[in-house]
Amino acid sequence: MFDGLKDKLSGFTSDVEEDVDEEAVEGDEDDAADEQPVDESPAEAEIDGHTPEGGPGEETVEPTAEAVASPETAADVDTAAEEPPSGVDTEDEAAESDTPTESDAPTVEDEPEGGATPDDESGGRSLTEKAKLMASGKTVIEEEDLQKHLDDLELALLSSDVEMSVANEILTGVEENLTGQTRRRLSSTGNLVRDALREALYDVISVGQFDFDERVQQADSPVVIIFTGVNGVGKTTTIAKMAQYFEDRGMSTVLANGDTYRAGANEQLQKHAENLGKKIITHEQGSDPTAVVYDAVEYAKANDVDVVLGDTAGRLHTSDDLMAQLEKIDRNIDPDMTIFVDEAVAGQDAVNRAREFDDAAEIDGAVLTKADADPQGGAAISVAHVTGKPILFLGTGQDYDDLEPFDPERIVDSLFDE
Ligand SMILES: Nc1nc2c(ncn2[C@@H]2O[C@H](COP(=O)(O)OP(=O)(O)OP(=O)(O)O)[C@@H](O)[C@H]2O)c(=O)[nH]1
Repeated sequence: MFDGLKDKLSGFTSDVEEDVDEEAVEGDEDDAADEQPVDESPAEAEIDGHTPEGGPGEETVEPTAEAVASPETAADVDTAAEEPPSGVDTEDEAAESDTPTESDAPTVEDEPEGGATPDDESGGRSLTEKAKLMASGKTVIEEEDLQKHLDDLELALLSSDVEMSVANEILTGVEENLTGQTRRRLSSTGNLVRDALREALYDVISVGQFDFDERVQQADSPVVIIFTGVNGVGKTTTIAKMAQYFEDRGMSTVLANGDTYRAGANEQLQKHAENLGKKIITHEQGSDPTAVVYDAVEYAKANDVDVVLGDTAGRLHTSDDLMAQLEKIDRNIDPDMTIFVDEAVAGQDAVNRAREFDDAAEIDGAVLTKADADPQGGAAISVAHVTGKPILFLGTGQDYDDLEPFDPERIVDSLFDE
């Protein structure tokens, strides 16, 4: 599931890491050339941004060439070191922080031949110590380098069918998450980039999330759920899967075939109802879908059934007639939820249809079917952000139990599985 997208995201993080890696190597070479056993003179202290009187609490690391080129000041660097970004392992940070620690302190063996000794009586580091820290992999992700990678990331997202505005939102998120925290040890840069991307993705796909089970529990019985979406995307199968889902949670269901437009729709839902041992309410082709759902609600009330699952005609969403039907169901039945169903594999088309269905007859959430057959993940990434309504479930196969609650955190994690 979403393997193509996963590869592209991993390409982004490794490209950024690689860039940083190269810079660190360059930094090492510069540092080695520069490493002279000298006492800290006032001039050098100035470059460092600190006076020799500076206490340990004000200590920082001498800027690398990159840091000097960077718009960030030494003070910014200190701040970044003191305030780890969210999502970055604080233990790692503590271990890798710029803040002096005992383990950072050089041992006698670490001193270069004829080298300087800690020369700062006030407790600061010598230049040699600072050079060692730099050589150990302190580095900078330059904004202009990042921009190049963000352009690549944008292409990767768009080619995975992520909607344009959603891709932009992700890029802005990544940039914001990395800006101001550009100075890290190399060993943690990979995590930093991954976390920045992970967080930006999470922000767009978790839009509007609510607890589906809780909402069902809180609604008056029978809970009425109406399913909308175009033909052939797996809507009928999803209704059957939902019946199984409720069965697994000890709740009874009745199915209502509100798709009175299409020949064969009754038989199709009937087959699922038989397979699952569920009651189905149908009317003849061409009759009023609201009447079918109404009858199903009456049946549920009379027979103590917990949930009514209503199919609707999957004609083109631009059809006024279809929208009129949905409005009529809304007016007369006032369903507890209207769920839009489309197939993940439809990518941008699914995203556009979700937006249009939501505009025409407000949805509460979406189910994306055939996620098992979708390498791109664009619809899964985009639908919630575009509609402001959450993806509630993913269809992950043709069996009745191939329905997974959509867990944004798990989805994002799976995109970064090693
Ligand atoms: N791989 C896979 N196939 C699915 C999934 N959901 C549905 N399908 C298949 O998609 C095909 C179409 O599903 P239907 O439920 O008939 O689609 P529909 O939206 O009801 O179509 P209409 O009845 O024409 O409106 C069927 O062969 C289903 O088995 C899924 O999550 N994964």
